[in-house]
Amino acid sequence: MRGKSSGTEIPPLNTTEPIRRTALNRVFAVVYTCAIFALLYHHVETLTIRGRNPLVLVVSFCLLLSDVILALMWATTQAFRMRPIHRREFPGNLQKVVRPREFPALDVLICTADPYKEPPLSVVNTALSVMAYDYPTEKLSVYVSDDGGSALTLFAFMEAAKFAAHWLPFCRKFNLMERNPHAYFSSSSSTSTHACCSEIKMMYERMKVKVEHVVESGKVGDENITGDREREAFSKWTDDFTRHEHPTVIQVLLETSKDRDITGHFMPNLVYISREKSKTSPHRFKAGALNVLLRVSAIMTNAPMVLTLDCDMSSNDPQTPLRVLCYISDPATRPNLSFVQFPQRFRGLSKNDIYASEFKRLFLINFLGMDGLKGPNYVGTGAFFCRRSLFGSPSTLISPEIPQLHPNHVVDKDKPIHESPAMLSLAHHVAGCNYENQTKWGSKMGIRYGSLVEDYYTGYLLHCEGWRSIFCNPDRPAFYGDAPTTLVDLLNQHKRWAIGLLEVAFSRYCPITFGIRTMGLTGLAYAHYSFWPIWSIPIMLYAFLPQLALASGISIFPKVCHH
Ligand SMILES: O=c1ccn([C@@H]2O[C@H](COP(=O)(O)OP(=O)(O)O[C@H]3O[C@H](CO)[C@@H](O)[C@H](O)[C@H]3O)[C@@H](O)[C@H]2O)c(=O)[nH]1
Ligand SMILES: [Mn+2]
Repeated sequence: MRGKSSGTEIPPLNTTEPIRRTALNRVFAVVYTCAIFALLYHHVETLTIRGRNPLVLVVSFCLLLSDVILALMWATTQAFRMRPIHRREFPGNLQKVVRPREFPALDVLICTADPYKEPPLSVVNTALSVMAYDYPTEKLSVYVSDDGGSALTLFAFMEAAKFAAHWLPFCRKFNLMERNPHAYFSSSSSTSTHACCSEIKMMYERMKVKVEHVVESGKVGDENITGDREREAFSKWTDDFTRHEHPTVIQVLLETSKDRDITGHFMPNLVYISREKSKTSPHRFKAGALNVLLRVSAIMTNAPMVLTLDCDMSSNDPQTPLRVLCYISDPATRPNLSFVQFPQRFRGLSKNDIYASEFKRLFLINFLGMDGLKGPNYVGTGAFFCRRSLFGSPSTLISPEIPQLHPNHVVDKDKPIHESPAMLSLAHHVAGCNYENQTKWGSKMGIRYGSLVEDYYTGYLLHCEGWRSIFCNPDRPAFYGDAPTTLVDLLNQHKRWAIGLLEVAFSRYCPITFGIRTMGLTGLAYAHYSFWPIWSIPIMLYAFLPQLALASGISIFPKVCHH
Protein backbone atom coordinates (compact mmCIF):
# COMPACT_ATOMS: atom_id res chain seq x y z
CA MET A 1 0.00 0.00 0.00
CA ARG A 2 1.36 3.42 -0.88
CA GLY A 3 1.86 5.93 1.84
CA LYS A 4 -0.32 8.99 1.77
CA SER A 5 1.79 12.09 1.42
CA SER A 6 0.64 14.99 3.47
CA GLY A 7 1.96 17.81 1.29
CA THR A 8 1.30 18.32 -2.43
CA GLU A 9 3.73 20.73 -4.03
CA ILE A 10 6.35 20.63 -1.23
CA PRO A 11 8.42 17.45 -0.74
CA PRO A 12 6.76 15.21 1.86
CA LEU A 13 7.96 15.64 5.42
CA ASN A 14 6.07 12.61 6.67
CA THR A 15 3.80 9.83 5.48
CA THR A 16 1.10 7.75 7.12
CA GLU A 17 0.33 4.18 6.17
CA PRO A 18 -2.48 2.05 7.61
CA ILE A 19 -1.37 -1.37 8.82
CA ARG A 20 -2.74 -4.07 6.55
CA ARG A 21 -4.18 -6.55 9.00
CA THR A 22 -6.79 -4.07 10.26
CA ALA A 23 -9.69 -5.68 8.35
CA LEU A 24 -8.77 -9.10 9.73
CA ASN A 25 -8.63 -7.64 13.22
CA ARG A 26 -12.17 -6.38 12.90
CA VAL A 27 -13.54 -9.74 11.71
CA PHE A 28 -11.69 -11.47 14.51
CA ALA A 29 -13.16 -9.03 17.04
CA VAL A 30 -16.71 -9.97 15.97
CA VAL A 31 -16.05 -13.72 16.17
CA TYR A 32 -14.34 -13.41 19.51
CA THR A 33 -17.15 -11.29 20.94
CA CYS A 34 -19.61 -14.10 20.11
CA ALA A 35 -17.38 -16.60 21.89
CA ILE A 36 -17.20 -14.37 24.96
CA PHE A 37 -20.97 -14.07 25.13
CA ALA A 38 -21.30 -17.86 24.88
CA LEU A 39 -18.89 -18.24 27.78
CA LEU A 40 -20.70 -15.70 29.94
CA TYR A 41 -23.98 -17.42 29.14
CA HIS A 42 -22.51 -20.68 30.34
CA HIS A 43 -21.49 -19.07 33.65
CA VAL A 44 -24.90 -17.57 34.25
CA GLU A 45 -26.51 -20.90 33.45
CA THR A 46 -24.28 -22.71 35.95
CA LEU A 47 -25.03 -20.12 38.60
CA THR A 48 -28.79 -20.27 38.18
CA ILE A 49 -29.35 -23.93 37.37
CA ARG A 50 -26.60 -25.89 39.05
CA GLY A 51 -25.82 -23.43 41.81
CA ARG A 52 -27.66 -25.20 44.66
CA ASN A 53 -24.49 -26.15 46.47
CA PRO A 54 -23.06 -23.01 48.16
CA LEU A 55 -19.49 -24.02 47.31
CA VAL A 56 -20.36 -24.41 43.64
CA LEU A 57 -22.12 -21.06 43.85
CA VAL A 58 -19.02 -19.30 45.19
CA VAL A 59 -16.72 -20.94 42.67
CA SER A 60 -19.02 -20.17 39.77
CA PHE A 61 -19.40 -16.59 40.88
CA CYS A 62 -15.61 -16.13 41.09
CA LEU A 63 -15.20 -17.55 37.62
CA LEU A 64 -17.92 -15.31 36.28
CA LEU A 65 -16.23 -12.29 37.86
CA SER A 66 -12.84 -13.26 36.41
CA ASP A 67 -14.22 -13.77 32.96
CA VAL A 68 -16.19 -10.52 33.03
CA ILE A 69 -12.98 -8.67 33.90
CA LEU A 70 -11.00 -10.50 31.23
CA ALA A 71 -13.75 -9.75 28.71
CA LEU A 72 -13.74 -6.07 29.68
CA MET A 73 -9.97 -5.87 29.32
CA TRP A 74 -10.15 -7.65 25.99
CA ALA A 75 -12.80 -5.21 24.82
CA THR A 76 -10.58 -2.26 25.74
CA THR A 77 -7.65 -3.67 23.75
CA GLN A 78 -9.80 -3.59 20.62
CA ALA A 79 -9.29 0.17 20.55
CA PHE A 80 -5.63 -0.48 19.64
CA ARG A 81 -6.58 -2.81 16.79
CA MET A 82 -9.19 -0.80 14.94
CA ARG A 83 -6.94 1.65 13.14
CA PRO A 84 -3.21 1.07 13.64
CA ILE A 85 -0.91 3.12 11.42
CA HIS A 86 2.79 3.44 10.65
CA ARG A 87 4.38 6.83 10.17
CA ARG A 88 7.64 7.78 8.55
CA GLU A 89 9.34 11.13 8.49
CA PHE A 90 11.92 12.57 6.12
CA PRO A 91 14.22 15.00 7.92
CA GLY A 92 16.27 15.20 4.69
CA ASN A 93 13.45 17.21 3.09
CA LEU A 94 13.19 19.63 5.98
CA GLN A 95 15.75 22.13 4.68
CA LYS A 96 13.72 22.49 1.48
CA VAL A 97 10.68 23.55 3.46
CA VAL A 98 11.99 25.49 6.48
CA ARG A 99 15.25 27.36 6.83
CA PRO A 100 17.27 26.57 9.98
CA ARG A 101 16.92 30.24 10.88
CA GLU A 102 13.18 29.68 11.18
CA PHE A 103 13.39 26.56 13.32
CA PRO A 104 11.49 27.03 16.58
CA ALA A 105 13.57 27.23 19.75
CA LEU A 106 13.68 24.12 21.93
CA ASP A 107 13.71 23.95 25.75
CA VAL A 108 14.74 20.59 27.18
CA LEU A 109 13.46 19.86 30.71
CA ILE A 110 15.30 17.15 32.63
CA CYS A 111 14.15 15.88 36.04
CA THR A 112 16.29 14.25 38.66
CA ALA A 113 15.39 13.53 42.26
CA ASP A 114 18.08 11.66 44.15
CA PRO A 115 21.86 11.82 43.71
CA TYR A 116 22.32 8.33 45.14
CA LYS A 117 19.67 6.50 43.11
CA GLU A 118 20.28 8.60 40.01
CA PRO A 119 24.04 9.23 39.92
CA PRO A 120 24.88 12.85 38.95
CA LEU A 121 27.32 11.59 36.35
CA SER A 122 24.56 9.79 34.50
CA VAL A 123 22.30 12.86 34.67
CA VAL A 124 25.17 14.88 33.26
CA ASN A 125 25.57 12.39 30.43
CA THR A 126 21.88 12.75 29.60
CA ALA A 127 22.19 16.55 29.52
CA LEU A 128 25.33 16.45 27.36
CA SER A 129 23.64 14.11 24.89
CA VAL A 130 20.85 16.63 24.23
CA MET A 131 23.09 19.71 24.38
CA ALA A 132 24.89 18.12 21.43
CA TYR A 133 21.74 17.87 19.30
CA ASP A 134 22.11 18.72 15.60
CA TYR A 135 20.07 21.83 16.09
CA PRO A 136 20.94 25.53 15.90
CA THR A 137 22.75 25.91 19.23
CA GLU A 138 21.46 29.39 19.94
CA LYS A 139 17.92 27.95 19.90
CA LEU A 140 18.64 25.21 22.40
CA SER A 141 18.33 25.43 26.20
CA VAL A 142 18.63 22.67 28.77
CA TYR A 143 16.98 23.07 32.18
CA VAL A 144 17.68 20.56 34.92
CA SER A 145 15.38 20.18 37.90
CA ASP A 146 17.04 18.68 40.96
CA ASP A 147 14.38 17.58 43.43
CA GLY A 148 17.10 16.05 45.56
CA GLY A 149 18.34 19.61 46.21
CA SER A 150 21.86 18.27 46.10
CA ALA A 151 25.07 20.27 45.88
CA LEU A 152 26.60 17.12 44.41
CA THR A 153 24.37 17.35 41.35
CA LEU A 154 25.12 21.05 40.94
CA PHE A 155 28.83 20.32 41.19
CA ALA A 156 28.53 17.63 38.51
CA PHE A 157 26.81 20.13 36.23
CA MET A 158 29.47 22.78 36.79
CA GLU A 159 32.03 20.25 35.65
CA ALA A 160 29.80 19.23 32.75
CA ALA A 161 29.53 22.83 31.58
CA LYS A 162 33.33 22.97 31.30
CA PHE A 163 33.54 19.60 29.59
CA ALA A 164 30.77 20.59 27.15
CA ALA A 165 33.02 23.28 25.65
CA HIS A 166 35.20 20.43 24.35
CA TRP A 167 32.58 17.74 23.84
CA LEU A 168 30.14 19.66 21.62
CA PRO A 169 32.73 20.67 18.99
CA PHE A 170 34.14 17.12 19.11
CA CYS A 171 30.69 15.66 18.28
CA ARG A 172 30.22 18.16 15.48
CA LYS A 173 33.67 17.66 14.00
CA PHE A 174 33.33 13.90 13.72
CA ASN A 175 29.59 13.94 13.24
CA LEU A 176 29.09 11.34 15.96
CA MET A 177 25.79 9.52 16.20
CA GLU A 178 26.34 8.62 19.84
CA ARG A 179 26.53 11.88 21.79
CA ASN A 180 26.18 10.55 25.30
CA PRO A 181 29.86 10.61 26.34
CA HIS A 182 29.59 7.58 28.61
CA ALA A 183 27.94 5.49 25.90
CA TYR A 184 30.37 6.76 23.28
CA PHE A 185 33.51 5.98 25.26
CA SER A 186 32.22 2.54 26.21
CA SER A 187 31.46 1.67 22.59
CA SER A 188 34.00 0.28 20.15
CA SER A 189 33.73 3.23 17.73
CA SER A 190 35.55 5.46 20.19
CA THR A 191 38.74 3.38 20.31
CA SER A 192 39.47 2.97 16.61
CA THR A 193 38.65 6.06 14.60
CA HIS A 194 39.79 9.38 15.90
CA ALA A 195 43.25 10.39 17.01
CA CYS A 196 42.13 13.25 19.24
CA CYS A 197 39.68 10.85 20.84
CA SER A 198 42.13 9.80 23.52
CA GLU A 199 42.56 13.41 24.60
CA ILE A 200 38.83 14.02 25.06
CA LYS A 201 38.45 10.62 26.67
CA MET A 202 41.04 11.63 29.26
CA MET A 203 39.12 14.82 29.89
CA TYR A 204 35.94 12.82 30.42
CA GLU A 205 37.71 10.42 32.75
CA ARG A 206 39.08 13.32 34.80
CA MET A 207 35.58 14.77 35.14
CA LYS A 208 34.21 11.37 36.04
CA VAL A 209 36.79 10.76 38.77
CA LYS A 210 36.25 14.23 40.20
CA VAL A 211 32.44 13.91 40.26
CA GLU A 212 32.47 10.39 41.63
CA HIS A 213 34.91 11.38 44.31
CA VAL A 214 32.69 14.25 45.41
CA VAL A 215 29.59 12.02 45.39
CA GLU A 216 31.40 9.41 47.45
CA SER A 217 32.55 11.93 50.02
CA GLY A 218 28.99 13.31 50.15
CA LYS A 219 29.95 16.98 50.05
CA VAL A 220 31.60 19.57 47.86
CA GLY A 221 34.79 20.43 49.72
CA ASP A 222 36.68 23.72 49.44
CA GLU A 223 39.34 22.09 47.28
CA ASN A 224 36.71 21.50 44.59
CA ILE A 225 35.55 25.09 44.39
CA THR A 226 37.54 27.16 41.95
CA GLY A 227 35.94 30.58 41.64
CA ASP A 228 33.90 33.13 43.52
CA ARG A 229 30.80 32.42 41.45
CA GLU A 230 30.95 28.76 42.42
CA ARG A 231 31.56 29.59 46.05
CA GLU A 232 28.54 31.87 46.05
CA ALA A 233 26.40 29.14 44.52
CA PHE A 234 27.36 26.55 47.10
CA SER A 235 26.87 29.01 49.94
CA LYS A 236 23.14 28.32 49.63
CA TRP A 237 23.73 24.90 51.18
CA THR A 238 23.70 26.05 54.78
CA ASP A 239 23.26 23.75 57.78
CA ASP A 240 19.44 23.86 57.68
CA PHE A 241 19.34 23.06 53.98
CA THR A 242 17.70 19.63 53.61
CA ARG A 243 16.16 18.00 50.58
CA HIS A 244 12.67 18.54 52.00
CA GLU A 245 13.18 22.07 53.25
CA HIS A 246 15.26 24.59 51.35
CA PRO A 247 15.08 27.82 49.30
CA THR A 248 15.14 27.91 45.52
CA VAL A 249 18.53 27.53 43.89
CA ILE A 250 18.90 28.61 40.27
CA GLN A 251 22.29 28.60 38.60
CA VAL A 252 22.78 29.62 35.00
CA LEU A 253 25.79 27.49 34.09
CA LEU A 254 26.03 28.28 30.39
CA GLU A 255 24.54 31.11 28.41
CA THR A 256 24.26 31.35 24.65
CA SER A 257 24.85 35.06 24.69
CA LYS A 258 28.23 34.90 26.39
CA ASP A 259 29.67 31.39 26.47
CA ARG A 260 31.62 29.93 23.57
CA ASP A 261 33.10 26.47 23.07
CA ILE A 262 36.79 25.96 22.27
CA THR A 263 36.15 26.61 18.57
CA GLY A 264 34.37 29.89 19.30
CA HIS A 265 30.93 28.48 18.51
CA PHE A 266 27.83 29.31 20.59
CA MET A 267 26.96 27.08 23.54
CA PRO A 268 23.37 26.17 24.43
CA ASN A 269 21.91 27.57 27.66
CA LEU A 270 22.32 25.26 30.63
CA VAL A 271 20.40 26.06 33.80
CA TYR A 272 20.32 24.21 37.11
CA ILE A 273 17.16 24.57 39.22
CA SER A 274 16.28 23.18 42.59
CA ARG A 275 12.84 24.49 43.43
CA GLU A 276 11.92 25.71 46.89
CA LYS A 277 10.73 22.93 49.20
CA SER A 278 8.89 23.15 52.45
CA LYS A 279 7.35 20.45 54.61
CA THR A 280 4.14 22.44 54.83
CA SER A 281 3.49 22.73 51.06
CA PRO A 282 2.79 19.79 48.75
CA HIS A 283 5.56 19.31 46.19
CA ARG A 284 3.57 17.10 43.78
CA PHE A 285 6.55 14.98 42.83
CA LYS A 286 7.60 15.05 39.20
CA ALA A 287 4.49 16.94 38.04
CA GLY A 288 5.40 19.80 40.39
CA ALA A 289 9.01 19.74 39.22
CA LEU A 290 7.97 19.90 35.56
CA ASN A 291 5.64 22.82 36.16
CA VAL A 292 8.45 24.75 37.84
CA LEU A 293 10.68 23.95 34.86
CA LEU A 294 7.94 25.12 32.50
CA ARG A 295 7.70 28.43 34.32
CA VAL A 296 11.40 29.10 34.77
CA SER A 297 12.07 28.20 31.13
CA ALA A 298 9.20 30.48 30.07
CA ILE A 299 10.84 33.40 31.83
CA MET A 300 14.31 32.77 30.45
CA THR A 301 13.69 31.51 26.90
CA ASN A 302 10.02 30.55 26.41
CA ALA A 303 10.74 28.19 23.50
CA PRO A 304 7.60 27.05 21.66
CA MET A 305 8.89 23.47 21.65
CA VAL A 306 9.55 21.68 24.94
CA LEU A 307 11.14 18.26 25.39
CA THR A 308 10.63 16.50 28.73
CA LEU A 309 13.17 13.88 29.74
CA ASP A 310 13.80 11.66 32.74
CA CYS A 311 17.35 11.93 33.96
CA ASP A 312 18.17 8.38 32.92
CA MET A 313 16.96 8.77 29.37
CA SER A 314 19.64 10.05 27.05
CA SER A 315 19.58 10.85 23.38
CA ASN A 316 20.77 8.21 20.97
CA ASP A 317 20.24 10.19 17.79
CA PRO A 318 21.24 13.86 17.31
CA GLN A 319 18.68 14.30 14.51
CA THR A 320 15.68 13.69 16.76
CA PRO A 321 14.44 17.33 16.94
CA LEU A 322 14.51 17.46 13.13
CA ARG A 323 12.20 14.46 13.02
CA VAL A 324 9.82 16.32 15.30
CA LEU A 325 9.97 19.34 13.03
CA CYS A 326 8.79 17.10 10.18
CA TYR A 327 5.44 17.02 12.00
CA ILE A 328 5.42 20.47 13.58
CA SER A 329 6.26 22.22 10.28
CA ASP A 330 3.78 20.25 8.21
CA PRO A 331 0.44 22.06 7.79
CA ALA A 332 -1.28 18.66 7.57
CA THR A 333 -0.12 17.39 10.97
CA ARG A 334 0.38 20.66 12.84
CA PRO A 335 -3.23 21.61 13.70
CA ASN A 336 -4.12 20.66 17.27
CA LEU A 337 -0.80 18.85 17.71
CA SER A 338 0.11 18.76 21.38
CA PHE A 339 3.10 16.44 21.50
CA VAL A 340 5.24 14.00 19.56
CA GLN A 341 5.99 10.94 21.67
CA PHE A 342 8.98 8.64 21.17
CA PRO A 343 8.89 5.13 22.61
CA GLN A 344 10.79 4.37 25.80
CA ARG A 345 13.61 2.00 24.95
CA PHE A 346 15.93 0.54 27.52
CA ARG A 347 19.62 -0.22 27.46
CA GLY A 348 21.23 -3.09 29.25
CA LEU A 349 18.17 -5.34 29.51
CA SER A 350 19.18 -8.93 30.12
CA LYS A 351 18.78 -11.16 27.10
CA ASN A 352 15.72 -12.91 28.45
CA ASP A 353 14.29 -9.82 30.13
CA ILE A 354 12.73 -11.90 32.90
CA TYR A 355 10.74 -9.00 34.35
CA ALA A 356 9.42 -8.05 30.90
CA SER A 357 10.84 -4.57 31.44
CA GLU A 358 10.94 -3.81 27.74
CA PHE A 359 7.18 -3.11 27.78
CA LYS A 360 7.01 -3.73 24.06
CA ARG A 361 3.23 -3.86 24.02
CA LEU A 362 2.86 -0.73 26.12
CA PHE A 363 5.37 1.45 24.29
CA LEU A 364 5.38 0.07 20.76
CA ILE A 365 2.45 -2.08 19.73
CA ASN A 366 -0.37 -0.22 21.45
CA PHE A 367 1.06 3.11 20.36
CA LEU A 368 0.69 2.20 16.69
CA GLY A 369 -2.99 1.61 17.42
CA MET A 370 -3.47 4.85 19.33
CA ASP A 371 -1.62 6.79 16.65
CA GLY A 372 -4.45 6.01 14.22
CA LEU A 373 -6.92 7.51 16.72
CA LYS A 374 -6.03 10.68 18.64
CA GLY A 375 -2.43 9.64 19.23
CA PRO A 376 -0.33 7.86 21.83
CA ASN A 377 -0.49 8.76 25.49
CA TYR A 378 2.29 10.77 27.12
CA VAL A 379 4.77 8.54 28.92
CA GLY A 380 6.63 11.18 30.91
CA THR A 381 9.82 11.19 28.92
CA GLY A 382 10.87 11.46 25.26
CA ALA A 383 7.95 13.73 24.39
CA PHE A 384 8.25 17.02 22.47
CA PHE A 385 5.40 19.33 23.44
CA CYS A 386 4.10 22.42 21.74
CA ARG A 387 4.19 24.77 24.72
CA ARG A 388 0.88 26.31 23.76
CA SER A 389 -0.97 23.02 24.30
CA LEU A 390 -0.26 23.16 28.03
CA PHE A 391 -2.34 26.33 28.29
CA GLY A 392 -5.92 25.33 27.55
CA SER A 393 -7.71 23.64 24.67
CA PRO A 394 -6.94 24.37 21.00
CA SER A 395 -9.79 26.87 20.83
CA THR A 396 -9.47 28.58 24.24
CA LEU A 397 -6.13 29.77 25.46
CA ILE A 398 -5.89 30.08 29.22
CA SER A 399 -3.77 33.05 30.17
CA PRO A 400 -1.35 32.40 32.99
CA GLU A 401 -1.35 34.67 36.01
CA ILE A 402 1.63 36.73 34.86
CA PRO A 403 2.27 37.80 31.24
CA GLN A 404 5.86 36.49 31.23
CA LEU A 405 4.54 32.92 31.34
CA HIS A 406 2.22 33.35 28.39
CA PRO A 407 3.17 30.93 25.56
CA ASN A 408 3.32 33.83 23.09
CA HIS A 409 5.46 36.04 25.28
CA VAL A 410 8.68 37.01 23.51
CA VAL A 411 11.79 37.05 25.67
CA ASP A 412 14.17 39.91 25.00
CA LYS A 413 17.20 38.09 23.62
CA ASP A 414 19.44 41.15 23.69
CA LYS A 415 19.39 41.13 27.44
CA PRO A 416 21.47 38.20 28.75
CA ILE A 417 20.19 36.46 31.84
CA HIS A 418 23.27 37.26 33.92
CA GLU A 419 22.75 40.97 33.30
CA SER A 420 19.11 40.87 34.25
CA PRO A 421 18.57 40.59 37.99
CA ALA A 422 14.84 41.19 37.46
CA MET A 423 14.58 38.10 35.30
CA LEU A 424 16.49 36.00 37.81
CA SER A 425 14.41 37.17 40.74
CA LEU A 426 11.20 36.44 38.82
CA ALA A 427 12.54 32.97 38.04
CA HIS A 428 13.14 32.42 41.77
CA HIS A 429 9.65 33.67 42.49
CA VAL A 430 7.89 31.23 40.11
CA ALA A 431 9.93 28.34 41.53
CA GLY A 432 8.60 29.05 45.04
CA CYS A 433 6.67 26.36 46.85
CA ASN A 434 3.59 28.52 47.38
CA TYR A 435 3.57 30.12 43.97
CA GLU A 436 0.87 27.84 42.56
CA ASN A 437 -1.71 28.58 45.27
CA GLN A 438 -4.83 30.09 43.71
CA THR A 439 -3.54 29.57 40.18
CA LYS A 440 -4.59 27.14 37.45
CA TRP A 441 -1.27 25.28 37.44
CA GLY A 442 -1.91 21.56 37.74
CA SER A 443 -5.65 21.86 37.20
CA LYS A 444 -6.00 23.60 33.85
CA MET A 445 -2.43 24.52 32.98
CA GLY A 446 0.82 22.59 32.66
CA ILE A 447 1.26 19.04 33.90
CA ARG A 448 -1.87 17.99 35.79
CA TYR A 449 -2.02 16.98 39.46
CA GLY A 450 -4.34 14.34 40.83
CA SER A 451 -2.63 11.09 39.92
CA LEU A 452 0.70 9.47 40.73
CA VAL A 453 1.05 8.78 37.01
CA GLU A 454 1.06 12.44 36.04
CA ASP A 455 2.16 11.60 32.51
CA TYR A 456 -0.78 9.34 31.73
CA TYR A 457 -3.23 11.73 33.37
CA THR A 458 -1.90 14.82 31.60
CA GLY A 459 -1.90 13.14 28.18
CA TYR A 460 -5.41 11.89 28.79
CA LEU A 461 -6.77 15.31 29.72
CA LEU A 462 -5.00 16.93 26.76
CA HIS A 463 -6.65 14.45 24.43
CA CYS A 464 -10.01 15.12 26.09
CA GLU A 465 -9.48 18.85 25.49
CA GLY A 466 -9.19 18.17 21.77
CA TRP A 467 -5.44 18.01 21.30
CA ARG A 468 -3.81 15.17 19.43
CA SER A 469 -0.41 13.53 19.57
CA ILE A 470 1.87 11.67 17.18
CA PHE A 471 3.94 8.56 17.67
CA CYS A 472 7.41 8.77 16.19
CA ASN A 473 9.33 5.52 16.11
CA PRO A 474 12.45 5.83 13.95
CA ASP A 475 14.62 2.80 13.15
CA ARG A 476 17.45 4.14 15.25
CA PRO A 477 15.97 4.56 18.74
CA ALA A 478 15.82 8.26 19.61
CA PHE A 479 16.37 7.69 23.35
CA TYR A 480 17.64 4.99 25.62
CA GLY A 481 16.72 4.81 29.31
CA ASP A 482 17.26 2.52 32.28
CA ALA A 483 14.70 -0.06 33.34
CA PRO A 484 14.44 -1.16 36.98
CA THR A 485 16.91 -3.98 37.51
CA THR A 486 15.88 -5.41 40.86
CA LEU A 487 12.63 -7.03 41.80
CA VAL A 488 12.05 -4.54 44.65
CA ASP A 489 12.48 -1.55 42.31
CA LEU A 490 10.18 -3.15 39.79
CA LEU A 491 7.49 -3.88 42.37
CA ASN A 492 7.68 -0.34 43.69
CA GLN A 493 7.35 1.07 40.19
CA HIS A 494 4.35 -1.14 39.45
CA LYS A 495 2.72 -0.29 42.75
CA ARG A 496 3.08 3.42 41.98
CA TRP A 497 1.65 2.95 38.51
CA ALA A 498 -1.25 0.83 39.77
CA ILE A 499 -2.24 3.42 42.40
CA GLY A 500 -1.91 6.28 39.93
CA LEU A 501 -3.97 4.54 37.26
CA LEU A 502 -6.73 3.60 39.68
CA GLU A 503 -6.81 7.20 40.88
CA VAL A 504 -7.83 8.14 37.33
CA ALA A 505 -10.20 5.17 36.94
CA PHE A 506 -12.14 6.18 40.03
CA SER A 507 -12.10 9.93 39.43
CA ARG A 508 -14.80 11.94 37.74
CA TYR A 509 -12.75 11.71 34.56
CA CYS A 510 -13.05 7.91 34.45
CA PRO A 511 -12.10 6.91 30.88
CA ILE A 512 -15.00 4.44 30.63
CA THR A 513 -17.57 7.15 31.17
CA PHE A 514 -16.03 10.58 30.59
CA GLY A 515 -13.32 9.38 28.17
CA ILE A 516 -15.48 7.30 25.87
CA ARG A 517 -18.15 9.99 25.86
CA THR A 518 -15.69 12.72 24.81
CA MET A 519 -13.49 10.81 22.40
CA GLY A 520 -14.86 7.34 21.61
CA LEU A 521 -12.23 4.72 20.85
CA THR A 522 -9.38 6.80 22.31
CA GLY A 523 -11.29 6.82 25.60
CA LEU A 524 -11.52 3.03 25.39
CA ALA A 525 -7.77 2.81 24.88
CA TYR A 526 -7.24 4.99 27.97
CA ALA A 527 -9.63 2.74 29.88
CA HIS A 528 -7.36 -0.18 29.07
CA TYR A 529 -4.58 1.50 31.05
CA SER A 530 -6.57 2.95 33.90
CA PHE A 531 -8.11 -0.45 34.64
CA TRP A 532 -4.85 -2.32 34.09
CA PRO A 533 -4.42 -3.08 37.83
CA ILE A 534 -7.65 -5.12 37.92
CA TRP A 535 -5.96 -7.79 35.79
CA SER A 536 -4.67 -8.99 39.14
CA ILE A 537 -8.16 -10.24 40.12
CA PRO A 538 -8.64 -12.87 37.38
CA ILE A 539 -4.96 -13.78 37.53
CA MET A 540 -5.18 -14.54 41.25
CA LEU A 541 -8.47 -16.40 40.90
CA TYR A 542 -7.30 -18.52 37.99
CA ALA A 543 -4.04 -19.21 39.80
CA PHE A 544 -5.69 -20.75 42.85
CA LEU A 545 -9.30 -21.62 42.13
CA PRO A 546 -8.89 -24.64 39.82
CA GLN A 547 -6.62 -26.42 42.31
CA LEU A 548 -8.92 -25.67 45.25
CA ALA A 549 -11.95 -26.82 43.27
CA LEU A 550 -10.20 -29.99 42.21
CA ALA A 551 -9.22 -30.74 45.80
CA SER A 552 -12.83 -30.37 46.93
CA GLY A 553 -14.20 -32.38 44.02
CA ILE A 554 -16.03 -29.59 42.20
CA SER A 555 -15.89 -29.60 38.45
CA ILE A 556 -15.53 -26.06 37.16
CA PHE A 557 -15.08 -26.49 33.45
CA PRO A 558 -17.97 -27.66 31.26
CA LYS A 559 -17.97 -31.22 29.97
CA VAL A 560 -18.38 -31.58 26.23
CA CYS A 561 -21.39 -33.87 26.76
CA HIS A 562 -23.22 -31.07 28.62
CA HIS A 563 -23.91 -29.24 25.39
O1 LIG B 1 9.58 13.87 43.33
C1 LIG B 1 10.04 13.48 42.26
C2 LIG B 1 10.01 12.14 41.83
C3 LIG B 1 10.56 11.79 40.61
N1 LIG B 1 11.15 12.73 39.82
C4 LIG B 1 11.75 12.34 38.51
O2 LIG B 1 10.78 11.70 37.73
C5 LIG B 1 11.40 10.80 36.84
C6 LIG B 1 10.66 9.48 36.83
O3 LIG B 1 10.72 8.88 38.08
P1 LIG B 1 11.10 7.33 38.30
O4 LIG B 1 11.24 7.09 39.74
O5 LIG B 1 12.21 6.96 37.40
O6 LIG B 1 9.75 6.63 37.84
P2 LIG B 1 9.48 5.52 36.71
O7 LIG B 1 8.34 4.68 37.19
O8 LIG B 1 10.69 4.83 36.27
O9 LIG B 1 8.97 6.49 35.55
C7 LIG B 1 7.94 6.24 34.65
O10 LIG B 1 6.68 6.56 35.22
C8 LIG B 1 6.57 7.91 35.67
C9 LIG B 1 5.20 8.09 36.28
O11 LIG B 1 4.22 7.67 35.43
C10 LIG B 1 6.84 8.87 34.51
O12 LIG B 1 6.82 10.18 34.97
C11 LIG B 1 8.19 8.57 33.92
O13 LIG B 1 8.47 9.41 32.84
C12 LIG B 1 8.21 7.13 33.46
O14 LIG B 1 9.49 6.83 32.91
C13 LIG B 1 12.85 10.67 37.27
O15 LIG B 1 13.65 11.37 36.34
C14 LIG B 1 12.88 11.34 38.63
O16 LIG B 1 14.09 11.98 38.84
C15 LIG B 1 11.18 14.06 40.24
O17 LIG B 1 11.71 14.91 39.53
N2 LIG B 1 10.63 14.40 41.43
MN1 LIG C 1 12.58 5.64 35.63
